[in-house]
Amino acid sequence: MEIKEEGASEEGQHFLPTPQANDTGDFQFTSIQKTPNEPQLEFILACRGLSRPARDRGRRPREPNALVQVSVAQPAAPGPTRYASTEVVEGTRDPLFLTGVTFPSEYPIYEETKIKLTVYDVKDKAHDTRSFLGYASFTVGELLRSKEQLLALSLRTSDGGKVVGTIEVSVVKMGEIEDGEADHVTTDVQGQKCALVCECAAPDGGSGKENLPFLNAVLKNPVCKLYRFPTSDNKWMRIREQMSESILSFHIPKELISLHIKEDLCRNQELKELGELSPHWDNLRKNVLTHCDQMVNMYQDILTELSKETGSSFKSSSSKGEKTLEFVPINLHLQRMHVHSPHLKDALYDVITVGAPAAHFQGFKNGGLRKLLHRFEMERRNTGYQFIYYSPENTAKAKEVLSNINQLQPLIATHADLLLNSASQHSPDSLKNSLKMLSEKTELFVHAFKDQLVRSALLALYTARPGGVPKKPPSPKSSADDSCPQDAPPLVGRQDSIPHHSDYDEEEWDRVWANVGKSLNCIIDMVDKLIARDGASEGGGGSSKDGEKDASPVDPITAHPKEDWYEQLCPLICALKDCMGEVVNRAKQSLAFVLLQELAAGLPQCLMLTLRRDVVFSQALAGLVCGFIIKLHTSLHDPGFLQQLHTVGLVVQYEGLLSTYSDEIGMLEDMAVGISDLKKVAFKIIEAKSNDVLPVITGRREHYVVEVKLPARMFEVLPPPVREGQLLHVHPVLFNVGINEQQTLADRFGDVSLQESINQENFELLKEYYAVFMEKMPPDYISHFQEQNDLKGLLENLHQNIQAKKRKNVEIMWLAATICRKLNGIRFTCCKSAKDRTSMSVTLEQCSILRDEHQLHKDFFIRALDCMRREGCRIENVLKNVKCRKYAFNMLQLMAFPKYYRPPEGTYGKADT
Ligand SMILES: O=P(O)(O)O[C@H]1[C@H](O)[C@@H](O)[C@H](O)[C@H](O)[C@@H]1OP(=O)(O)O
Repeated sequence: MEIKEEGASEEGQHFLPTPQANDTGDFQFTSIQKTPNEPQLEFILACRGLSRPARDRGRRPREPNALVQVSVAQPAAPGPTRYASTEVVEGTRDPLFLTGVTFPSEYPIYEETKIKLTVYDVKDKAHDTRSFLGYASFTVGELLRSKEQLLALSLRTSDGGKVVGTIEVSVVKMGEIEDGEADHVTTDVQGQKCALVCECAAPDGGSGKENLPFLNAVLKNPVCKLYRFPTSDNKWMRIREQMSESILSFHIPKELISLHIKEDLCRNQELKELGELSPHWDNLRKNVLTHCDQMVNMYQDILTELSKETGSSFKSSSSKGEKTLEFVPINLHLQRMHVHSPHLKDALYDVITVGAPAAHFQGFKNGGLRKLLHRFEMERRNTGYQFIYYSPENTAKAKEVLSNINQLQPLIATHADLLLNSASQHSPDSLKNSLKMLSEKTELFVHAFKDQLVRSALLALYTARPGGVPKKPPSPKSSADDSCPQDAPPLVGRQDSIPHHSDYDEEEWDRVWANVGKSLNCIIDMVDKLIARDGASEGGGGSSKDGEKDASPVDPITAHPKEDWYEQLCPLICALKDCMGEVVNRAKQSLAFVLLQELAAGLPQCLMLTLRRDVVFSQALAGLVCGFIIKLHTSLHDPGFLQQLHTVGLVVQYEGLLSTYSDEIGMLEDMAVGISDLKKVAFKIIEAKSNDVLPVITGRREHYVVEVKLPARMFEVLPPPVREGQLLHVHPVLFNVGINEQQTLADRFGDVSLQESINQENFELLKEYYAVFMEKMPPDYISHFQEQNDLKGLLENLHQNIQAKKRKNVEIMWLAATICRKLNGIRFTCCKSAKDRTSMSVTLEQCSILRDEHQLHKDFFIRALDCMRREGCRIENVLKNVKCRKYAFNMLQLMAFPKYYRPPEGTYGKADT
């Protein structure tokens, strides 16, 4: 029988657990014993004595090119579902397959579950033309109960008559020592001889397995693959590849959009509360508010739409242009390789794969953020006399001061009330403590306004009021008046305080502002006096330990009647609050006016640019939070890592594969800004108080804090500064090397300067991080790193490669990734969709790691690469994105790719992306 399975025939078939597989109706089935969070069952396959395929007319008989297809039939479910497939082993009757089968812990599998193995002979790999050879089947229970958990089954023809060979199924136990166990089958595939010895070291106890349930709350729909590859000393290493989606793909964008809405509503309110403006400015404000309100409505609509996507954890590459999903990262996954090799500790290698953060809905006709922001700034500088130009730093400063005010004012009010509370309880200790807190916060408050920007903005606002003309020169500075505000001239009333034309007095602000400090000083003086007098009266009058008065006589000279502290302090606290209110009112208005100018001068582009930046940032942040949480969970037991986390922060390295040609230039420009904006993010680890472990974001556009929750038992192992809420920083770096045919065009006829400058700038950032790392990490930690890895040499090598300006210099990516791994950082790989080029790159990275760190037999490097690309997680990634198991490359594209980025025959072709 010959089954012609051209590539497209597999469309729509998938290898993931299906809901149908889960559906066992009312029957009770026997669960199999398993370690929590470990795969439930893993086995490897080999065939012996396969019959030769029927001879083609005029051709010599040949040995089979065998492939095994694995199907699963659930008890009580209608028929078998295709689950996995091995690679093709060419030209042998005794094929030994490197690709195994694994059932992740979530997969419904029972002793009664039936597994069918169908062996095909593949005549033409490129077109996947295969013919049926034979099949065998068994139940999971039979396999588990078999001697040494190994079954040797006869392969029969479809009518069940003729035996066409044997298939061996043997259970794999990752992590169990199978010392000395040897399988003397030898492979004779394309001259690769290898004695198969299954021998594994004990698993790494510190791999943080107990953290997995927690991680599973974030990671979803894992796809697992298993391989065995020979090492250079002819032993087996076992590789488990896992690819998981994350619910953070949707959760982070929702959190972020809610924050943007809050921030923008607050700003709109501040603009409304700017007070009376001259007609020119009033019209501008109306216009700005109309646009800003529309923007908020749009964010609200997007949030509503996203909120409907409950439980979603994946946005496919084909949805990248959808408006309602534009904040969601494309095709975000954790790509994990778990290596279990003889004599070495188990090792995990994680890469987050995600589509380049970019604004696909807005498009790239005019370029991406890097260019657009620069152009916008240039234009704004030249808007002429109408507007005062505030640099991006100044507008950022205005937003920061506004945000500080909004946070500090209520805090100070609370501390002031606590002070009064302590006063009414007449408790000296509590009074002192409350005063300390109040002083600290008030000092921060006063400090927040020590900025020339507030002063100049006040003047600008004054000129924008009806009839506002600055009065020159300002009156000379009066000598410092340190007396309490009660003694000073009465403070100016709130609304009337807005300076009108001729009465603008530049020093008025200094006085209003200084009044806050003076009010605080008065409170401090008063508290000191009250405590001193109280001490004196207590000392004189004597008081017993429990506060009751002694019966001893009172000294009539030193003793005061017990004062009412509340009454003494209340007016001073009211004065402080009034002064603060006055400062807040003025400062808020002036800074809101800075924002009004920024908006008015650039409408509507500035709002579109903000949207674009928000969209790109949201995609980048979702990936980062996912990477951070995974890194934290897998490294929690490493004290060195924890120290690094809070002393120097983590490097986050992005590998970009975008070309500097056509639309991808714009994507790269977006991506570069999105990644650089991640510097504004800090992480804080808090103890989870409920089952809700999803991270929470606070802050505003210029500064975000992501709170990551850990359950108590994990939280306890953190170093004290981290437990106390120290902010943890990340250091993002991006290195891009275009590899496809578009890059060939850019290299020959276009412009590669964007890629060159990104790589150069980011090299400087990486170097800075390395310097801080060397300076701050303890010498023993560094020498351990140094000896093993010679980081300095790697950095120099990276620098030389960047300087060399060679075409498609993929060495840059390998070096940057290696440095990141050695620095214990978080790795990302991105192309437009994280589907095709990314898959080539991560599989190459995985196999290179196996070769360089785990002694993968050098003759098996290409086979391992082909196995992973043909049957591994990444082809499943393609399938889930475009419903077709083909990488979207054509021959022409492949010819342009660097050699090791080309997928194996039959795995690529036209796909409707
Ligand atoms: O995952 P990508 O490499 O960005 O996918 C590309 C692919 O490289 C290219 O050959 C193909 O023509 C498509 O443009 C793919 O991008 P899609 O975003 O359309 O999947």
